[in-house]
Amino acid sequence: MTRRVFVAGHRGMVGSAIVRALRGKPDVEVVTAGRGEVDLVEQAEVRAFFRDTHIDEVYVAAARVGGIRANDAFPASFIYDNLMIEANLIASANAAGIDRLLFLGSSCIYPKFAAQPMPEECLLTGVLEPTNEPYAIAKIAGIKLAESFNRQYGRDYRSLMPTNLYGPGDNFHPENSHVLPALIRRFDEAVRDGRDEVVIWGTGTPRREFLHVDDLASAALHVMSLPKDEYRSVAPERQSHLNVGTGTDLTIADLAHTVAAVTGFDGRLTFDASKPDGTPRKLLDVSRLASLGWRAGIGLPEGLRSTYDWFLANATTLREG
Ligand SMILES: NC(=O)C1=CN([C@@H]2O[C@H](COP(=O)(O)OP(=O)(O)OC[C@H]3O[C@@H](n4cnc5c(N)ncnc54)[C@H](OP(=O)(O)O)[C@@H]3O)[C@@H](O)[C@H]2O)C=CC1
Ligand SMILES: C[C@H]1O[C@H](OP(=O)(O)OP(=O)(O)OC[C@H]2O[C@@H](n3cnc4c(=O)[nH]c(N)nc43)[C@H](O)[C@@H]2O)[C@@H](O)[C@@H](O)C1=O
Repeated sequence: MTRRVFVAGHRGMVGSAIVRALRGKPDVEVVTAGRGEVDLVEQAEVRAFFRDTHIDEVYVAAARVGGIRANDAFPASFIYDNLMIEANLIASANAAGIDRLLFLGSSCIYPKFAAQPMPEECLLTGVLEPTNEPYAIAKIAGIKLAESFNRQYGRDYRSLMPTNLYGPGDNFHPENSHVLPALIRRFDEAVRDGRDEVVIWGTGTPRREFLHVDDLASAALHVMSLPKDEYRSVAPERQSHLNVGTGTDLTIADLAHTVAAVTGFDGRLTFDASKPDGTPRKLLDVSRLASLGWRAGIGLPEGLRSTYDWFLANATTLREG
């Protein structure tokens, strides 16, 4: 029987990767609605959409997303939009009788100084990184919303916490994006302009883990394909989220040198320590998802190369979000 699967945020990097993965499934009919049709911050619009559209399953890939600067510059938008989007989607799915939903959070939900690698159970054990605390609080609320609807209404809502993502469809804005797309753009422009110096924000010492978005999409579909008992065996009722990442990280300085090599930049790298470093390290413990039979398949060198190729092919029509 065909399942009608609603991918919220289908024009984003993650949503479009999930749509690509679902389109290969013969028993799935993908349902989408752009911001012009349903503004997910508006409760009445979301309620009406779920009331009028037959949906069997939901992927919550819509969110207000950005890098360290955007999070710090627009805290009200990051907490408000994300709380509203996830609350509207989860409550409306429940009201429409939908049993299956996947919520996407982020590795920034964990304490700033958590032991590494960070297991799922370190949630709510310490203070958060100040640059993204509002976003992290909203994402923690999303996990607890899903858990609470499971407990009160017997739903099967699941949650994945991805590490830093990258890939086709990323936001390459010079200031508001995440580090990997920002550096691709900055190094590429330096090569084109014949400049011999590129400035990297912060000290270069923070460590980050990078997962290709097609791996994330594959993990999302894998998690949703598991029988409820199997999922719950590693993600119990009151700790129902699962980490997803590669299990390896590198320093921002090493990432910058790698991006320089991929883009053909052979000049000087300097570090602007007046810019925030953010969390010193956030490597995920991915053993729970591994025990359910999923591992990342796309290595950083390969993923970076193909993302740069995508950037070159799409440079004239990039999003400026
Ligand atoms: N990128 C990353 O490194 C990481 C992302 N994640 C999570 O993955 C998910 C997707 O992120 P990503 O794909 O990178 O983000 P994008 O910014 O690429 O995509 C977000 C999508 O959400 C949609 N959206 C936002 N607000 C609204 C609204 N009010 N109404 C309707 N649609 C809306 C956007 O629509 P429009 O196209 O109209 O703007 C866009 O399609 C998020 O939950 C994020 O927290 C987790 C960890 C890391
Ligand atoms: C996914 C994740 O993303 C954010 O957290 P973050 O990991 O700190 O994200 P980031 O990619 O922006 O930075 C990573 C590191 O890289 C350094 N850095 C160097 N040069 C540039 C640069 O040019 N741009 C950016 N953005 N960072 C740079 C930067 O100073 C920092 O040390 C949160 O939104 C959080 O909420 C979240 O979920």
